[in-house]
Amino acid sequence: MVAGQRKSLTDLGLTAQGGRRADITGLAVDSRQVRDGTLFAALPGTRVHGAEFIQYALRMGAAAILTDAQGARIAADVLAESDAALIVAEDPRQTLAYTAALWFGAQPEIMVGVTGTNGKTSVASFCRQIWSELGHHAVNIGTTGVEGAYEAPLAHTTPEPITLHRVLADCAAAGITHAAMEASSHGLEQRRLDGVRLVAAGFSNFSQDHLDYHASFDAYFAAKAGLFARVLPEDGVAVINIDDPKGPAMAEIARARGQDLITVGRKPGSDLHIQAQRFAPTGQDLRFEWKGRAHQIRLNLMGGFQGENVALAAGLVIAAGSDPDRVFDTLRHMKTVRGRMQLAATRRNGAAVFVDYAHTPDAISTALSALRPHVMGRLVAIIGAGGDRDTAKRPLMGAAAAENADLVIVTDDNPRSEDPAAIRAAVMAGVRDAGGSDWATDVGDRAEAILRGVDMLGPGDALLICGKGHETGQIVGDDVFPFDDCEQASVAVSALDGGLA
Ligand SMILES: CC(=O)N[C@H]1[C@@H](OP(=O)(O)OP(=O)(O)OC[C@H]2O[C@@H](n3ccc(=O)[nH]c3=O)[C@H](O)[C@@H]2O)O[C@H](CO)[C@@H](O)[C@@H]1O[C@H](C)C(=O)N[C@@H](C)C(=O)N[C@H](CCC(=O)O)C(=O)O
Ligand SMILES: Nc1ncnc2c1ncn2[C@@H]1O[C@H](COP(=O)(O)OP(=O)(O)OP(=O)(O)O)[C@@H](O)[C@H]1O
Ligand SMILES: N[C@H](CCC[C@H](N)C(=O)O)C(=O)O
Ligand SMILES: [Mg+2]
Repeated sequence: MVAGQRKSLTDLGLTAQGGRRADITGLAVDSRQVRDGTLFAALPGTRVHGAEFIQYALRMGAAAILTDAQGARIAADVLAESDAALIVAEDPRQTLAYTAALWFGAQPEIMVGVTGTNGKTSVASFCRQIWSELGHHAVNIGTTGVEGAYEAPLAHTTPEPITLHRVLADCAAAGITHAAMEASSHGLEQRRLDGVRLVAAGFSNFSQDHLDYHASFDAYFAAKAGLFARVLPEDGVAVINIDDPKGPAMAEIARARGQDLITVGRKPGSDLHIQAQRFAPTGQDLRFEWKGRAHQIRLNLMGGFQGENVALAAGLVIAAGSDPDRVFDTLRHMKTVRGRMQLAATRRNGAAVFVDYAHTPDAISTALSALRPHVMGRLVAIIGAGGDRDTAKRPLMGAAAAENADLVIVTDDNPRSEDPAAIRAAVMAGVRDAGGSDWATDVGDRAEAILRGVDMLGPGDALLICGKGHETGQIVGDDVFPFDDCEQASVAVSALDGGLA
């Protein structure tokens, strides 16, 4: 919070009904955080309308209420008896985003956003790493928190606007000039980043996820498309993975807005073209072409898709104004994002254990097939699906593992309020339908699953532990038990190889 700050509604770009004025001392989206002088945004929710809490907010001293027509109706009686200012907006979440931007003021000068089902965290991190290599004070903002020249934890991939703009203002105050942020579909749908000033935006790919929240595939796509259709201004640059089946549609949306377009892909004719890729046990060699000029780069990253993520990041940094030759020159320094195709441990016989955040059907098949060319022997996969999340993806995740690994272990991954055995059974059903039941095992305890997976590894084999990536806890019911896949992989290797890993 900007301590002691006061702003009028006019300063915040707001007009109250009946021209009422108010001196605002802070913003809150949750009535329990309202203090004297707060503007309370009473938003329509998935469980309840925030307007149900207006009465409480007024009692706590709210000076203004921002809501929609429905909210104003719900709280009509209490509002009639209050002298708080009432702002009724058609889209109160968007209005809140603009208000938060004006309340907190400063943002890093150069900001880019990235959306897509998979790869957002990786692309945002690579953008930050490139900028840092170029000597800029840079951060990435998303699932792994705020990372780089300024660090802070975050609870969400795309924080709600009040937190987001507080973080952006803190970054700017700390001298951060460049920021790359993830735009989650929830964040876009809820207009969380509508007040962010982007110079460029990227699209990585589109596949199944979050159908528990979005009504349909089309609604999920429309949410993501909002980054180009609404958030990125007309003079921004859209950087699109044109090889994704949804790439051309996204490019069309950007073109229709008059945005400049940079296409990235493996097909000749893309502006940033991945011409060749060769895999080695510890990384890959890549040949990029940008505006007719070739750049040969050694990447110390596993997986073909990391090449695509690096290309998208390079495209975004170029779109944001950096010199292309210098950008390509930094790529050999890129380091993997925590929990993304990360080498966690190596057995004495040379077999490698990787940890990856793949938690969607597409990510599981991508991660496994990406690892395959680096591996001489068998590929073992450990997978599990989260509780209280999209149930439809569970069998598809099982099938993806069965189709792309030689051995599969199904285990728990944050069962939350659900019965863990039932989640595993749903995943296992997918493994079975894909013909993998003979070589799949169900091991509920994740530590034991990892121990068993590591024990299976002979020389030249590799294990991919999917689902938790950088996470450090196992969520069971309301409890979070400390759990770190990388740490467990090391423990397992030490236990089996006598601590000589
Ligand atoms: C599903 C979802 O996105 N929910 C968001 C939504 O809450 P909601 O619609 O469920 O809220 P609700 O419980 O119905 O309550 C309605 C309103 O009443 C308010 N309220 C509620 C109780 C009270 O006592 N007083 C009060 O004022 C709430 O703050 C809310 O504004 O609106 C809230 C306020 O803006 C958000 O904080 C909340 O995000 C929650 C915390 C969340 O967990 N979101 C996750 C799913 C999310 O956004 N994830 C994405 C990434 C996903 C991915 O890519 O994997 C992310 O960007 O992190
Ligand atoms: N370009 C890509 N194409 C397909 N799969 C990818 C790609 N990049 C990453 N993945 C897979 O998705 C997983 C998550 O990667 P990352 O964290 O970068 O994505 P994200 O979009 O930020 O995910 P989230 O929505 O959970 O925040 C990785 O562990 C990997 O398995
Ligand atoms: N942001 C994603 C992460 C899922 C990670 C996986 N470990 C799980 O718990 O399903 C979600 O909350 O749906
Ligand atoms: Mg992410």
